[in-house]
Amino acid sequence: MKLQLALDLVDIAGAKEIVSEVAEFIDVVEIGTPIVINEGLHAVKAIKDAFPTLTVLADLKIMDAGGYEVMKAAEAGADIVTVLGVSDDSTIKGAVEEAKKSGREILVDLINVKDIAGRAAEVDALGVDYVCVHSGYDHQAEGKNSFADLQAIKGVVKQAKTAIAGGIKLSTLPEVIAAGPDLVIVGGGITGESDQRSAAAEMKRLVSQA
Ligand SMILES: O=C([C@H](O)CO)[C@H](O)[C@H](O)COP(=O)(O)O
Repeated sequence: MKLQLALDLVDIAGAKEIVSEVAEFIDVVEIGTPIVINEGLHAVKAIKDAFPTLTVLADLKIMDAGGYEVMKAAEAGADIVTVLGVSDDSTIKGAVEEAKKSGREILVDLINVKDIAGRAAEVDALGVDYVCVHSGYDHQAEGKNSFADLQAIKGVVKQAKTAIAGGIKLSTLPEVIAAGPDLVIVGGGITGESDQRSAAAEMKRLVSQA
């Protein structure tokens, strides 16, 4: 089981500062959608250049033109690129095909998908590398989480790795770990802590034991 740090509400300088603090405890660093909106793919390049041994995920949440957008993210140095599960199969196929050319990976984010298990099985069959359940900020504000969704996809995803994101904190991590995802994605549960290093270290300890 691996730990991904999601960086959302910082700029490039702030992202570098946090990663410097916690790099030894994380497996993947995510350049979150808000950073990409504010800074563009330069943010992906800046973090990959600064931390070349870390796996970098670009959270582009691609919805169309999968092949082209994955190509641009890969050029910037992304190792993993996100595509939305609600997009058309052709978009996901294009993304997978492009990623394979350069040894990159595709994570399909099932945010806002209604038939979670059904779509998880479909995107798994399209050859994606990760299938991720995700309660976004707006759902988190309504008190929702994706723990049940994780159980649902664990039963149907046969090829891909499974991932979960959305509001995971140290207090809820044991419940997440018990469901057995391959990748746990944490943003505010680390970045929102006064001692980010300790939070990341403790999360890494729990995730590594699983
Ligand atoms: O993808 C995310 C969200 O949609 C904003 O772009 C976050 O990176 C993801 O939810 C993880 O962050 P936390 O919910 O703060 O753990």
